[in-house]
Amino acid sequence: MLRARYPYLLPVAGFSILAGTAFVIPPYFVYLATSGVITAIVVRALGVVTGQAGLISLCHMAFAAIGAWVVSWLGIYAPQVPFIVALMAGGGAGMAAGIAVGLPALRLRGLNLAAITLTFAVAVDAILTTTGFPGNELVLAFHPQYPFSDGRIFLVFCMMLWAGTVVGLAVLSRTRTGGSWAALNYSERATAAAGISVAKAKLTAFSTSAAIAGMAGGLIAAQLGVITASNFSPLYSLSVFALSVFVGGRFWEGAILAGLLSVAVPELLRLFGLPLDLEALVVTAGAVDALRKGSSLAGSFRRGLATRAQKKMSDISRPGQMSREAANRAEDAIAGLEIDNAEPCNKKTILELADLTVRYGEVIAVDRVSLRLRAHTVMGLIGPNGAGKSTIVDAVTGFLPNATGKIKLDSNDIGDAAAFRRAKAGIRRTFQQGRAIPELTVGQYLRLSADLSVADKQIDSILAYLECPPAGTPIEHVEIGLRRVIEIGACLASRPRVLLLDEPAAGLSADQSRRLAEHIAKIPSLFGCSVLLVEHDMDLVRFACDEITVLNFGTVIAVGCPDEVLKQPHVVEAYLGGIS
Ligand SMILES: Nc1ncnc2c1ncn2[C@@H]1O[C@H](COP(=O)(O)OP(=O)(O)OP(=O)(O)O)[C@@H](O)[C@H]1O
Repeated sequence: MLRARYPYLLPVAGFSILAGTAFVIPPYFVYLATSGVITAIVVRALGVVTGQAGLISLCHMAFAAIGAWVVSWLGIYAPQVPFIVALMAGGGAGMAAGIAVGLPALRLRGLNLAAITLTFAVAVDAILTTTGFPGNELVLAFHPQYPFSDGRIFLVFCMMLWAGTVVGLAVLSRTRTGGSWAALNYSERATAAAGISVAKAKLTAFSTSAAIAGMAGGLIAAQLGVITASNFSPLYSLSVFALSVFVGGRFWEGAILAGLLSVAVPELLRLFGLPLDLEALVVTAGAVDALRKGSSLAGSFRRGLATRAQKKMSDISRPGQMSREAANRAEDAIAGLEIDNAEPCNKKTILELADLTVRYGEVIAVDRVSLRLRAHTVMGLIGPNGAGKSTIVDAVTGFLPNATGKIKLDSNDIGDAAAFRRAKAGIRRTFQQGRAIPELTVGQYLRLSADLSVADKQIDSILAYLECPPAGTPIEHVEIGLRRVIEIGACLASRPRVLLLDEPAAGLSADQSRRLAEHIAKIPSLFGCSVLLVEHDMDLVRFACDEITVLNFGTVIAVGCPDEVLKQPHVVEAYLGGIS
């Protein structure tokens, strides 16, 4: 009861008790606790890149080193600069380095990105080993001004920064920027299709993370007084990466565990007279185990809690999709949205393809295809497997830069625009393999895709219309078929001009598929956009489409209204295998 009324009471009380212990524990423990908290900050920062955005960074201690250099330089040569300002400058320097490293990451992933970031760590180490840190040449130690010179107060300050980092990142994770990291982690193609710049998502992840690491480096400089390159060596970057993978640096509890392990394991090894190098072995074994299981310690812990909560919920009421009655009511609500859905009397062409051609080496997947999608219509794009339907969707949405021919939206040639720009211009799509981001709730996912201020009411109306689960449902709890309908909702939330649906009924029951057909048929009148529908379910196509285009071997073999076209002998022969 108390917890529900004052949700911040428990964390604030816990933090205050922990901060209070800083004033009663022996000085050596104060030192250890400070080291642990700083490690927790670095690991949480790294969790943004590795955990949230799904990228690799093997140079986070280099970002910390750059921050430490700036803070110690200001502390020694400009002591009048307040320590907090110096820390912010250290964070800024880390951020600049993060952007510099993030730029090559725009085109790289996996092993190549690992190599680039490790090379950066080695380069920074080589420079700092040669030049040293400020004050090294004069054997000057850096001491921050009072009150930060008091170890106990400094520990509390570090704890406050840790709490600020956790809260700040939690808030950021709920914004479009944080959502773009989750999208990036899940699929670069889905990120671009949602109108999000993949480059921006990568750069914001690297720069945010590096800024926090740079600030943490400043804390290390203030704690140690005298620092050398060995405090930030590439090996240290590697071990922080392994630690983050092991514990789950993207989660606050994972980062706390990292801080605890980083001080407790060496202390225990020392106690038992064992070599300190064993720490690296323990962390590496943990990281390998986490990679094998596909889940970190904190990740497994959270999954366990979520499964228990889900079980409890389904005992009370099974979460599912909304009712058909709700869908009917939602139509009225959508009609109340400010959407320009007035049907143009001449049904002008909204999307035009002229001589679109796509080759994969020797294979001509799409061969000089021309078609016109008129405003306020649903056009089916059908054909046998391998006919080139998905290739056309990929080409129109900007995922095939080698496509030739013209692609025009509202008479404007968009053939050279990047995928995310086409999405922003109003061309939205779903994928044959579902791309709804499991880490988000249904509502967060719609909001991320919308890229405009969408009221909760609008999100709820769209979800109700498509008979999807309510906005608060985590996508990972939604069955696979319905996730694909949620993707349609996300596209509609962005108020597209053209919606391309690639086999949206795959994974749905016959009843769900029939209802989806009804919903798709009404999309033009309710949302004011046109639909290009790729589908093998002929009942759905017949019901939802105003006209269809039939492809075979990459070329158009028929265009017209469904009942007429599906009767044509060459269409039956090519595609339907005798079923008409
Ligand atoms: N990445 C690729 N590399 C080489 N060939 C490809 C690639 N993607 C598609 N193709 C080929 O291009 C042709 C068209 O494929 P596409 O996936 O567009 O067909 P489709 O009509 O969507 O089929 P389906 O109904 O099975 O999804 C096929 O011959 C396919 O093998």
